[in-house]
Amino acid sequence: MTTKQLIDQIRKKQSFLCIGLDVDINKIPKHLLEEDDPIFAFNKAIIDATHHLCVAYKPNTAFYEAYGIKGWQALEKTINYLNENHPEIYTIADAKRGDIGNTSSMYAKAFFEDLGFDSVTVAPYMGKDSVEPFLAFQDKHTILLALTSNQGAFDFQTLSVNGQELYKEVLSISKSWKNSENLMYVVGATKAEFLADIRKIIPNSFLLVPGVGAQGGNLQDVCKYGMNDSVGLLINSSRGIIYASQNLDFAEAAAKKAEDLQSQMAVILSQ
Ligand SMILES: O=c1ccn([C@@H]2O[C@H](COP(=O)(O)O)[C@@H](O)[C@H]2O)c(=O)[nH]1
Repeated sequence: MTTKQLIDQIRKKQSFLCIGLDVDINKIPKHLLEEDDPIFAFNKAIIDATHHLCVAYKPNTAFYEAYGIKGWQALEKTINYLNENHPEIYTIADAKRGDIGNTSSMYAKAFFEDLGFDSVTVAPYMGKDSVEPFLAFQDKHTILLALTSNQGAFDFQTLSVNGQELYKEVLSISKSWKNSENLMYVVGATKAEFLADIRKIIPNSFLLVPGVGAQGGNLQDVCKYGMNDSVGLLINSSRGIIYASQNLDFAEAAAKKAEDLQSQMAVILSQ
């Protein structure tokens, strides 16, 4: 999906919500464990109940890799279900990859070509030649970790390098990479106070913002400092939506949580 198509969807749905599909088998309703593929059954029910309220889904691959071949098959079925039934939905493989060039090329092929995701999260730590193989894919986005939502973000990302914080170096330097128009960045919702400065460096880029919901990030603060003329934000919530209920009504409960965020987004977009 192109950036323009994503922006069109945001305007049409009045939503910049991304729902995280982080499926923990111990947290899904017990009756689903009788299904052939409980993880996919859970995702399908969540997608069916929420697709009109969000513009993106973000499965974190850890939650699938943890279940071996069955987990990977559930991931593949989930992305196929989305691409076949909801091609207007933007898809993010939250895999946090990045390696030497030829290995990164294989990661990119796996997520963009084989699985068919629109984007993948990538760690910037190994530098330009580890990221450019992802950027080479047309109409696919590489979402670079900039300032993450966790407390450990302060261990390295805010250290001073060349006179500015490391995450700012990541933002500034990555802008010069080949096909940098295919970059987006991760900034945690828990770091909303940093967004004004971040926007000075990357005014036009899209940001994937996890941390609303279970991690306590605030939607209004993120929008106040992080929104640009094209909205420029994908706000992710995973546990806060998909585990709203662990009973038979789980999908309806997830839809209610998603609707609550979407209606706040519609108000913000109308201002
Ligand atoms: O800085 C980051 C980068 C990625 N994540 C991921 O986003 C979701 C958040 O889940 P919640 O349940 O809404 O807290 C999860 O997949 C993380 O691995 C992040 O939280 N922060």
